[in-house]
Amino acid sequence: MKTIHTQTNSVSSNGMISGTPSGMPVIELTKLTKKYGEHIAVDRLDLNIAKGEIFGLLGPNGAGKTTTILMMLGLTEPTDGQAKICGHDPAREALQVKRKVGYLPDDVGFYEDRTALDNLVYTARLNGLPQSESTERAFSLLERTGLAASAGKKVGAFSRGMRQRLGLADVLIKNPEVIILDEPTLGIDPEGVRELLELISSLSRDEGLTVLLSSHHLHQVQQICDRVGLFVKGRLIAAGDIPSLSKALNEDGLIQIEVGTAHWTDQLVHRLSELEGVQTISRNNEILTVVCDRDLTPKIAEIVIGEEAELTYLRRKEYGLDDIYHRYFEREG
Ligand SMILES: Nc1ncnc2c1ncn2[C@@H]1O[C@H](COP(=O)(O)OP(=O)(O)OP(=O)(O)O)[C@@H](O)[C@H]1O
Repeated sequence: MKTIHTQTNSVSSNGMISGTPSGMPVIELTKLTKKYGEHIAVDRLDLNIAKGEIFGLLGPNGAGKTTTILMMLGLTEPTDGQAKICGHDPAREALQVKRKVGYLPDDVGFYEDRTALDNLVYTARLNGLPQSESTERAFSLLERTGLAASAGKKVGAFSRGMRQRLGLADVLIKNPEVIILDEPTLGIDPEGVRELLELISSLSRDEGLTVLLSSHHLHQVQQICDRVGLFVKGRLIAAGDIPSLSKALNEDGLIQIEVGTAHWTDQLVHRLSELEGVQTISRNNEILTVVCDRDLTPKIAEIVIGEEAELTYLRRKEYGLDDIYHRYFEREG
């Protein structure tokens, strides 16, 4: 995961992590709400994202991710609350927002029978860049996105991964401060995903770009996002970096310690179960999981070694994004 640079996390009494960035927010959503008739698609969403952050918006189908993005882009009006993007209200200053925000939908429309270069130059011209600068910028972005060798190829012949990289170049041509990516890795092979994520990450790192990424792919999001927000039924049920979200899940105070040895004996398991603070012990092949109400790692190690069992590993379990996602959803009922 990328180093987190500009945020503080606080856990409130209900275990919700606010994850408020300490830098000046580039994206500020305040009680943002969208109703379709009686249906509340986005419910009083409060979220700040700082300059240079990569924020992952995670949630199942119908959670309200796209509706939130559309409100941020000024493409649909909030029923209540407010969005501020780079200081502008998209509901009233859509043009100013459009200048500063690049949006990459899950499938970008290009002129299929024109080359990658032509497509980019066309977008640059639409954004008011003069011809010479448009060509120069298009070439430089093709280089940056690893497509220089395909500049003269027709986009119709591009693979899905190449199209998404060209999509990124297309979004970047107007030099945005924020980019919003909706499922950018959908349908791309693993190597392509790795390259695309690395590119997004380096753009944020090198150019201070703020990135909002909507996705279902937990592992990918975990790799590059500074913070994630878990969205369900229009509500942000938690937001923060992975360690903070993981810590908040441990609010019951229970800790899981995994112990691996090649030779488990009943005597060893019995001695561990007698340690003060151990709640349960379960065994899966060579791995024993000890659930305890305090960190018993040193004592467990001492007992295993004392019993002359060969200790292969000992680890206090941290939750990954997958566990976090499912546990938060469970908690929400
Ligand atoms: N134009 C619309 N009219 C009525 N209801 C809508 C409209 N757009 C979205 N909705 C509803 O609002 C809710 C949120 O939809 P949204 O598309 O924002 O979810 P999502 O998280 O982006 O889902 P997905 O991952 O499937 O894209 C859903 O229940 C959806 O049916």
